[in-house]
Amino acid sequence: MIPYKHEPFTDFSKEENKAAYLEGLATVEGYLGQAYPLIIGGERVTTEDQITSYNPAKKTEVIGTVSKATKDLAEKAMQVADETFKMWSQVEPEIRADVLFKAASIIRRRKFEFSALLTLEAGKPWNEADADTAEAIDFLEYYARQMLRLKDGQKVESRVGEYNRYDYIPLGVGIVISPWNFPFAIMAGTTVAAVVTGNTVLLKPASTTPVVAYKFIEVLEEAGLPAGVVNYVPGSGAEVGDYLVDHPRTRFVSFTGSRDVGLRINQRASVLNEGQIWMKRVIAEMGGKDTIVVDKEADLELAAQSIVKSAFGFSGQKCSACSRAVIVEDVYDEVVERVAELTKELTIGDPTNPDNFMATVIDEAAFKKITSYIEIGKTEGKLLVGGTADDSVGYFVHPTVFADVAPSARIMKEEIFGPVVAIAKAKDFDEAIQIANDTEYGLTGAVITKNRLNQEKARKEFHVGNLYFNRGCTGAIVGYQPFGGFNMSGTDSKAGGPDYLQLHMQAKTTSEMF
Ligand SMILES: NC(=O)c1ccc[n+]([C@@H]2O[C@H](COP(=O)([O-])OP(=O)(O)OC[C@H]3O[C@@H](n4cnc5c(N)ncnc54)[C@H](O)[C@@H]3O)[C@@H](O)[C@H]2O)c1
Ligand SMILES: N[C@@H](CCC=O)C(=O)O
Repeated sequence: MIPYKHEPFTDFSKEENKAAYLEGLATVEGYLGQAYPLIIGGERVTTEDQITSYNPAKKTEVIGTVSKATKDLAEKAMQVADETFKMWSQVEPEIRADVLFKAASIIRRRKFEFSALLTLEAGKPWNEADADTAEAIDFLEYYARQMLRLKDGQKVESRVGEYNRYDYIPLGVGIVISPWNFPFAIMAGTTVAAVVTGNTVLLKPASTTPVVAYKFIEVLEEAGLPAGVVNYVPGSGAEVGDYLVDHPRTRFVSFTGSRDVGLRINQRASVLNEGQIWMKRVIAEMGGKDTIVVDKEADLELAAQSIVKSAFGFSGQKCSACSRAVIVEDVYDEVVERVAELTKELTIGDPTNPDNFMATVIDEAAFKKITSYIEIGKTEGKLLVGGTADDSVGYFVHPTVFADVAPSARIMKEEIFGPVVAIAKAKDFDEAIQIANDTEYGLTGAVITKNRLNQEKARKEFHVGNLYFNRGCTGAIVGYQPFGGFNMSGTDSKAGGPDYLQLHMQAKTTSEMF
């Protein structure tokens, strides 16, 4: 087995890659509008009630319709997953890992098709879609190798006449609930982490991006995953989500999404239901209010570039996005001016056109939420760029910069999840770190500085799960920058890290005398 290395990003300046992407788009356009069933124990189940997935950049274009699980179907899927666990939990870890390796190579072969689907279903510009697909491949490759590392447990000591072992065994049925903003990588990563560790899964993808999840289940089937190990049950969060989270046979929930839904799941999962004989585990990766701090001794061009790219990449719809910049007063005006200039240069439009840096936000609800925050921002800061939006064809919100915002302002505190950045001034570096920490979240952050002592101070005092120096605050890579945050950003599970798989297993000690 070759050592793990992350999947390279595609160079779209090369004509052959451009052509491959266009071919991917043509493939996806060939299957737009199809209907997708639920998958329970390998069986295709079609329901009358359907979820419709639309293209956010052409809001009437249907990507596909997907059957919608009811409580009865969710119950059926739970029974199948529970039964299948008896078999899958006994399958050798090497065989489970092989399914992931094979799935990775199938996706690699269909890489441009998957990225094109992300462009159409989630509104991802080419490079963002390519990164999402690459990350899905990375999760498969990385977790397969991690499982092979953990398959014989960890070394413990034994005394003379004694043989002690410390092994990991799977937990049971896991409910995987995924978000729409990394509809491939996070959906696939959270699913396969549960699967490779010997658990069975009920996957409830986000309702705005269910088609890519269906296509992924087909890949797992092609890779040899037995029926019933992953069951595809899209549905209403409130109805099916609550039912499955509450279910006494649910052993764990792996959730990625907003703070409020994460807290609700955590609370409900803590309730003991009739027939339940365990405490459910909850892995919850939630929102962020992420900050780039700019010191006075810093590469100011790098600072401005980092702010703009981290704030507006994929329209700011990343939990890691830079939604706040805190700049030390000595260099404040210069950096703010450059951020405004760079933002004005950004190109916005349909994501199928590779010349567009930015496209839409995901749907009407997001459009309304973000534009209402822009109105709030107008009362809280100085609007430098943007502040406009257009939903006549798709959900376009223009990149928006507010300067001179007070640290206590709502746009400095609340997750907007759109292309809006608030900039605040700090009198010195210490105050900048203080402002950055003044949030209930703690996901990502970046510091742009040439001052080594300030950098080390931030390393200790900037309280975020992923802290970056002299770069932007998005774009963690599986196996290189394990990802997850503190406080209201979740349980800090560190997806793509060396401890992640253990969250899906329990350790068993055996001690034999001879
Ligand atoms: N920390 C991370 O790693 C990370 C990664 C991506 C996104 N996010 C966060 O996700 C949010 C954006 O994603 P979103 O809008 O899809 O989040 P969301 O919380 O609205 O939805 C996430 C998932 O939860 C489901 N859901 C909704 N209500 C539910 C309920 N009552 N029970 C069970 N499931 C329910 C949704 O259908 C969806 O599948 C942002 O806050 C972002 O910061 C965090
Ligand atoms: N892991 C991604 C963010 C995932 C959440 O949206 C990043 O590092 O930018």
